[in-house]
Amino acid sequence: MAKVILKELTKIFKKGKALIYAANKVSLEVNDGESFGILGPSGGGKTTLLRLIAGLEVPTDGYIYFDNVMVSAPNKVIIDPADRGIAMVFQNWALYPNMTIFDNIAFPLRNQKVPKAEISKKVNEVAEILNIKNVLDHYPREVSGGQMQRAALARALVKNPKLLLLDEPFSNLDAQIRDSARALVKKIQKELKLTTIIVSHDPADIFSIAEQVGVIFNGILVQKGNASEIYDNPVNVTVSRLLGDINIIKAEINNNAINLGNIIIPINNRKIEKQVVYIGIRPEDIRISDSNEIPEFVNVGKVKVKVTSYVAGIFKAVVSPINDESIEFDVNTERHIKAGTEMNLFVRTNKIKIFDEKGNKI
Ligand SMILES: Nc1ncnc2c1ncn2[C@@H]1O[C@H](COP(=O)(O)OP(=O)(O)OP(=O)(O)O)[C@@H](O)[C@H]1O
Repeated sequence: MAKVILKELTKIFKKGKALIYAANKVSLEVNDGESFGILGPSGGGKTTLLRLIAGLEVPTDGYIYFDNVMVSAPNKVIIDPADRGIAMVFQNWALYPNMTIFDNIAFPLRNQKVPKAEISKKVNEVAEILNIKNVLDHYPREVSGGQMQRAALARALVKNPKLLLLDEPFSNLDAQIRDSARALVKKIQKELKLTTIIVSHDPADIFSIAEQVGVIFNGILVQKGNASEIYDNPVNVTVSRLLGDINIIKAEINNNAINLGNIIIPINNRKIEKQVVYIGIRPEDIRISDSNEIPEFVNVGKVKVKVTSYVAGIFKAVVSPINDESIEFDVNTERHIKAGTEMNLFVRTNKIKIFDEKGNKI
């Protein structure tokens, strides 16, 4: 397995006269056996970064090391993709339809001219790990969707890669099998202690696979850290939104509290001067209730329910402070609540994110 180090890695593409920084001085380390997730919006530079690591793109500047070996340098791919010991899985996990599952998995080994007996041994080993030994003589059309993914993963793993690179691997799967595919990849990654880098725009992919996370925008790595650290402490409003649903509301800090009409949210021990800010509250950190107390939550005042809806099995409501309808919070509720109902608003005050007027974390 390999440790991967990127040092000030830069890739500039030319589009007419414009220069596009698809990677802009990206530095990071992925430890041996670790799973690292790169989250970013479309066009953020995720695929370019993976292609640089794979040796499929030449850096404009900066360096890549696998363990202590330099594999790419400015304008140079020192070690070819085929010699890097990597396996890549892309969005489409497609198998060759006219080959059996065995032949699909054996394909990369046959390409490497591995002796027949060894191919058979390796295919059987990896099929055992992935629990598809009983379908090795089947064709892809004769196996289930889940077995197909296992076979595709087996094909990636059969070469004993030092590094597994996953590019949006779950985005083309049905919602039903997406979760099991994520769980499978995580299990294999952990069991084999396989250094893995996954890129995706979907935080669910990243959080299910990665221990460490980097967030990339316009080729710049704007934040890195462990998954829960980043979720809880995003560096700015844009990152907070990329990581999941969040209420972002303009507010004023006054007397050590966030003031939103009649809603007063204490900011605990945080010392912030009187100023205009944006606050961020995730759906799991906000509730409405008839009662006066919810454990771990603080009652911050009365709100009026404006609209309710039912989306993907969850009741939702938009609520406003009773004296200011221009302010709105999205909250999840346990049941349908009639518009116009007044209720208490509760928040987990220690989970509130506070950003300055430019949207940067305070
Ligand atoms: N070969 C290329 N020539 C010119 N520009 C490119 C090339 N490859 C990528 N780009 C540009 O570099 C930027 C980053 O692209 P990249 O594909 O790495 O982003 P991404 O985060 O993977 O996006 P997506 O999720 O949409 O695939 C984009 O602006 C893209 O248009």
